[in-house]
Amino acid sequence: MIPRIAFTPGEPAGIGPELAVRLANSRAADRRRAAQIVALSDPDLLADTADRMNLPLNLIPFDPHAPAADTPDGSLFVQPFRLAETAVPGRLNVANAPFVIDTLQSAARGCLQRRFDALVTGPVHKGIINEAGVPFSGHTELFAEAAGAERVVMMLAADELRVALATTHLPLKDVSAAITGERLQQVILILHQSLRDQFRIGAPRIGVCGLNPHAGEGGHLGREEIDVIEPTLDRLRAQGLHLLGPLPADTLFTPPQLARCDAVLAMYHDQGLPVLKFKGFGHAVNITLGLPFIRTSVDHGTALNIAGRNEADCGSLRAALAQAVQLAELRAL
Ligand SMILES: NC(=O)c1ccc[n+]([C@@H]2O[C@H](COP(=O)([O-])OP(=O)(O)OC[C@H]3O[C@@H](n4cnc5c(N)ncnc54)[C@H](O)[C@@H]3O)[C@@H](O)[C@H]2O)c1
Ligand SMILES: N[C@H](C(=O)O)[C@H](O)COP(=O)(O)O
Repeated sequence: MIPRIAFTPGEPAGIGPELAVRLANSRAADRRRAAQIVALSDPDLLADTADRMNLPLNLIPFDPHAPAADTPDGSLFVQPFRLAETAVPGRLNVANAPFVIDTLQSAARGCLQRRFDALVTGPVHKGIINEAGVPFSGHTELFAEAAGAERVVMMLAADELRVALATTHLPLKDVSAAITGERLQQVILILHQSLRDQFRIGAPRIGVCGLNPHAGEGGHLGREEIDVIEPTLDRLRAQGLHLLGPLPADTLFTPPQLARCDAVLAMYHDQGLPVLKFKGFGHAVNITLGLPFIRTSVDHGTALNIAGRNEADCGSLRAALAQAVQLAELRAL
């Protein structure tokens, strides 16, 4: 089986177009598995970027009716979209935000309709999309909505560390109210099922962080652990899940405790992701669990400060592609 992978390079003024060109030119070095990589992008943007980088890029029109074919070195298949205005590296342009959203929506539809076996996303700029009048908090939430999924889970993985989030792109002041028993139960069940079925971990062990410092210190530093987290974990333990915690996050993220877990569930974005990125920035992968299709992504943002300088590292994109291919192959077994 040759998996068909939709690839959205993301914000056109960021490093995404350079990463696309690098990805096309790193296929041989990766000793990779076969995959048909289909970039949903503006062919002129990709060709101009390749010229600027002085790298070859052969763009092959994607034919969804033809049998899946491996991607030759120096090439990408392309499903064309048109930018509203020429992109300038490092300079956001609100006029091009609809282009970004169109590529994401089309990729999601293609996955839902099984034209693609998986989706790999490059970085988007959340701010410029909102400035264009499109409410947008992240790919994760957009794909959940496109798929009609009530709940999905963001998990980032680097080496043997996996960190999932109970809440994603939420202002910190709203986090406590969002940590409900219902949400926690849904998140933990999705995480458990994905670790078992997608990552083939027989009896997954999940370490759960508390919300408050010292996991609430017995109620003296907050009550969410006593009122919400512990009762939810007890209910799920009664169903046979292996759950550790709630432990203080600064205890759970230490080597002896991590050795007892296959994944850590953090209560909010900046409780979990700084640890993960300290360990693995540059080769970590963001995976959306609970969608009806496979979606992986890079661990970094649009890096506007280096866009156009030919300095962007494509390690995380390569890792995201490898992970998507592996998950697609496993699903096909
Ligand atoms: N996957 C995504 O779509 C994604 C992920 C994170 C952040 N973002 C968005 O990106 C925008 C900018 O975010 P930020 O500035 O906080 O983070 P960033 O990851 O864009 O940049 C942080 C630092 O890391 C560097 N960097 C990032 N990726 C790099 C790469 N591949 N190679 C070399 N250096 C790299 C940047 O130059 C910068 O110094 C925000 O709008 C944010 O929401 C998107
Ligand atoms: N939270 C992610 C990170 O910090 O890497 C990032 O914003 C991307 O999230 P989406 O895949 O939902 O856009």
